[in-house]
This record gives sequence, structure tokens and C-alpha cells, in this order.
Amino acid sequence: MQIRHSTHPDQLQEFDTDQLRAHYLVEDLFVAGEIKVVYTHEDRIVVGGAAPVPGQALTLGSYGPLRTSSFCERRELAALVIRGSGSVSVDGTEHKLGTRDCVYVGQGAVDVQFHAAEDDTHFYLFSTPSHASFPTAVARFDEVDVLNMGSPDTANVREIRKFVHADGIRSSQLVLGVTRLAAGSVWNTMPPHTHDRRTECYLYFDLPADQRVIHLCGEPQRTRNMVVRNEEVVISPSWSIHSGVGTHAYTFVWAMGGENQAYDDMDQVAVTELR
Ligand SMILES: O=C[C@H](O)[C@@H](O)CC(=O)C(=O)O
Ligand SMILES: [Zn+2]
Repeated sequence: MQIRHSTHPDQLQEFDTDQLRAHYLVEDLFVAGEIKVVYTHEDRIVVGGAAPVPGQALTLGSYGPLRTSSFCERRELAALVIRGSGSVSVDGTEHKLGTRDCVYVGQGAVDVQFHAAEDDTHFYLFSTPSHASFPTAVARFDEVDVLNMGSPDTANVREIRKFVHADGIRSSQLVLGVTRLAAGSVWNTMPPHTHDRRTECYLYFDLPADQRVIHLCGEPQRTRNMVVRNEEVVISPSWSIHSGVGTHAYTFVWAMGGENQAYDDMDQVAVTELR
């Protein structure tokens, strides 16, 4: 388990490209036959990747820094299939998931296993601390409500789907959804926002291997950027905007943990205020 420490916004001004990437970008999460996890002290979120091969399930263990006997002893977890299809077994109950479907696993689950139904199946894992147990539940990409956002003039036509949230799958603090850009649209979350009460992570996917997303971070009046590949995660501390422009359309998982679950609790930043 890799550890990322929290950072102060002033530090961002001192970071060079490599330091910026070392603190906020998570690469190489998806390795065939392995589970990879990264613990950030920003709201104690754990992000991970599970890439089982068909016929060989992967079991989620606990990790030294958690000091628990099972991963979900004091945590809740969401697993979303970003590529392929498969199932997640939670204490013996199998939940079949197609591409872009998600299972929420409540605190207290002991035995969590990932099974691939086809080659190149990738599960994205997102976990936050939890001090109350909520039922394990599945949300399907094609069944959750869709919010249409953006316009062709600003190249940001996109569909926002909320999976784990106050009016969907209930959780202790975890909030998660998927945003998909229309062909020809490239901007997400523009105009951008911050939410001082939550940390947010973006996992970009469905981006062709030879394309990139230029992800914008930092305080609104002193932004920085990182060039991001397919299936990489960006950690956004609560003081940072989180927005990006692709060289091609893409999809991303946005997921948060923190003080509240109110999606609308955002401080919007006008495009003209950015620097
Ligand atoms: O806090 C919420 C998140 O940043 C995302 O839901 C924004 C997003 O998906 C978008 O505008 O494209
Ligand atoms: Zn946000």
C-alpha cells in the first residue's frame, strides 16, 4: 500500500512537474493478476485497482497501515468496472457487474473477491472511513438517473450519473458517480469549482491509449496542470479545482469523501476568474 501525505496549497507553487505528479497523480493501478492500493491522507481515501484474470479471483486483503484484520472493518468501498465485466463476491454473495456498473460494499464486510468474466477486466476501487454500516448494493450505469450538462459551443456536452449519493445508494460518507463526454466534447467541470468540505478523486477512462487529458489543479487563481493517461487517478485536495480537457472524449469516475455528501455544496468559479 503506497502512502500519499496531505499538502498545503502553498506547496503547489514550489512543485516541479515530477513532484506534482508524485503527490497528486496515481499511475499503474491496473496490473493483471494484482490488486494495487494507494492511501491518501486527504480525507483518508484509498484508491485502487483490481485486475483479476478469468478463473483466478483476487481477494481484497487488509494492509499494514489500516491496522485491521479486514479491509472493510472500519471502511466502506465502491468497486466500479471500468473495462470488461465480472463480479464481486461479498461474504459469499455474488454481484454480477457489466462495464460501468458499480457495487457499494458497506463497512463490516469481511470477504471481498473480484472475478473477471473476460480478459482485461478492471475494477476501480474507492474507499473512505466509515463508522456505520450501510447495505451492500449494486448501481447500474444504464439504470441510474442522468443529468445532462454542457453545450457544443463550449465543447463540454456530458452526462453525469450519480451512483452512491444521498438519493441513491446510501453510504456513511462515500459519494461516487460517472461522467461521460459526448463525442467531440473534451472539457469536464468547466466552469470549475472547489468544495472545502470534501476531497475528490477523478479516474479517467475510455480514453484511447494515444490520447491525453490535461488536468487542471490548484487554487482557482494559481492553477497548475498535469498530463494524464487512460486509467490514471488524480487526487484533488479540498482547496483544489478539478477540471480537465482531453485531446479526445473520455469518461471518468468522480468520487469524494469528507464532511458532507451534498453534491451542490460547491463554490463555483467563473472562467474569467481563473489564473
Ligand atoms: O463534485 C462533483 C464533481 O466534481 C463532478 O461531478 C463534476 C463533473 O462530473 C462534471 O462537471 O463533469
Ligand atoms: Zn467536485
